[in-house]
Amino acid sequence: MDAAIRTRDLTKAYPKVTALDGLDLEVARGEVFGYIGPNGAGKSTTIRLLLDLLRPTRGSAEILGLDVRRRGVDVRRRLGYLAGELALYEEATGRELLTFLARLRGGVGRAYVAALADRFGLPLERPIRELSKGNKQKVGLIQAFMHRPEVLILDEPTSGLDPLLQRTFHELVAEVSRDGATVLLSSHVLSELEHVADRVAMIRAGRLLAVERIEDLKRSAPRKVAVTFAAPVAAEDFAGLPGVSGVDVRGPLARFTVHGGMDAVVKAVARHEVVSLTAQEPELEELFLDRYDAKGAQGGPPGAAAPGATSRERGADA
Ligand SMILES: Nc1ncnc2c1ncn2[C@@H]1O[C@H](COP(=O)(O)OP(=O)(O)OP(=O)(O)O)[C@@H](O)[C@H]1O
Repeated sequence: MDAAIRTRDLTKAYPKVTALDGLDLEVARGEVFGYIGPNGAGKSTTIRLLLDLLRPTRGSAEILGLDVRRRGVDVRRRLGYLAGELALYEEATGRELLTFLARLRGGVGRAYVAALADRFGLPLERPIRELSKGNKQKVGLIQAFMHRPEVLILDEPTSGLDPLLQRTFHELVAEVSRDGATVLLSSHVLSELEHVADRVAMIRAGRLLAVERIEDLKRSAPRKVAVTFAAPVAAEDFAGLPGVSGVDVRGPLARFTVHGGMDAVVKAVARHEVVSLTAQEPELEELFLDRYDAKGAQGGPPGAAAPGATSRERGADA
């Protein structure tokens, strides 16, 4: 794989907790890659290690083929970064801060900054200290995108944004990805990544559980089907079909769950007169949580096992 981001055995251990435990990850160039996990899973730790803001206990990370520790300066030039806990210079206005950062970085078009601010509806002339959380987040996003970086690393990018602005953000991600940029974005909610990411990595208690294509997840997810027929049907009409389970027939109403392709089901249904049919979209969130529970129960890394060991892990740091 022509990787934009690659980690090998990347590990960060604190005295009481292994925040990240032997992470091997590859993100392809041009890919939009989601990184999900519950509070305290190790997402921010991974991102800080990639940014060389933290020193790994062992292992290494490369961005665009450059070791992040030895070639940090070269990496940063080609990178856009949004921190999970945004710290902005509060006294400046949005315009002043963005202009300052643009000068530091070089190669930033004023028109592009203005266009981004306009798109997100950011009031550029107000001091940052007067801005709402969402508006501060917009400043953070704009500074990450404004130099058209080859790689974007965004920690909880939609935090504080309303649904409309989340969509604006997703559109922007899709655009830069079409132009060849690689985007890694973390979240603790899958639904947020569903419409924007190509693949998603799941992490829990510092360990990588799985990397999946969103499409494959959707395809493999069970669908709940409910059909109302014009006349009563028999459970046997559906019970033996490939991938069908949980058949429940009451008179003309049939419900069941389908794993995999729907072809056999559609053909069996079509033998009767159909009044209505619904096939509930798979709940990806549930699917992921099932896997978390299954794998999490097998034991996490020492000192990082049960969610809730610290207030951070309980998500009490909101
Ligand atoms: N400086 C530190 N010293 C000790 N433990 C730390 C330190 N920083 C993070 N941790 C612990 O490492 C684990 C991973 O934290 P991290 O911030 O990477 O999680 P996260 O997935 O980003 O969570 P959230 O969604 O809550 O931001 C947590 O158990 C956290 O308490």
